[in-house]
Amino acid sequence: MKIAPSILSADFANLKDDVSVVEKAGAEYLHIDIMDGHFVDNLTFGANVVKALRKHSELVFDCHMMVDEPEKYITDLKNAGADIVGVHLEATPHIHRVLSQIKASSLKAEVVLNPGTPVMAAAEILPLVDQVLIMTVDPGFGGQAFIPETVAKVAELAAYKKEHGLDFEIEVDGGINAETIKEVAQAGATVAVAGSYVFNAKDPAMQIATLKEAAR
Ligand SMILES: O=C(CO)[C@@H](O)[C@H](O)COP(=O)(O)O
Ligand SMILES: [Fe+2]
Repeated sequence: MKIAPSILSADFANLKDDVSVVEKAGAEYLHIDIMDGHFVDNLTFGANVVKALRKHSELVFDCHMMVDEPEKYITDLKNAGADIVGVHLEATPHIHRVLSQIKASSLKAEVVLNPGTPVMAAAEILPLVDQVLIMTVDPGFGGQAFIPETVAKVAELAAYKKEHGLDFEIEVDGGINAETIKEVAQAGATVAVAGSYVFNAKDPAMQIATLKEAAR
């Protein structure tokens, strides 16, 4: 299972160092939560921070956009050095167009589903995406409790992917720790985001090793 530490729980005054620690620890992705204070009740950062970190890291930059009108930010994210750009199904009436725009920018396209959104709401666009993010908490904040009912959604998506011969990563985000990662790994998730579990600990590298071991 790939591990994607979320910088939402990192030390914003020492981002470069925190990223370096998780990169050396063997994380595959860096998860970057972009929030606009409209789609969710929280504000973080945008393409400027992606650009600043790009100079210091070779990790796959996994940008989770929690914004209204996501189409406005794709070009800036591309120019800043993003690799994967995720758009919430709930954030646009034109999900096919936005995902196509991401792919046309030579970025990997991800669709994100809130806990209250059924997996099959994304069925029509699954052949288009490189990654599906199943939110395991309601988006907006780090440190929330994992919603157990989302495990069945991961399993449903994994079964649909197999049945239809589709090819995408299944990512989970929110409340991931050494216990919950076992449940989502078993259900078929291939990438796990972890924010507070990694960065709110004394030894983030050890936390990543523990997650990887638990997922096995
Ligand atoms: O997208 C989000 C929150 O909306 C996440 O990526 C959080 O950063 C996950 O934090 P933890 O639940 O792992 O603390
Ligand atoms: Fe996220």
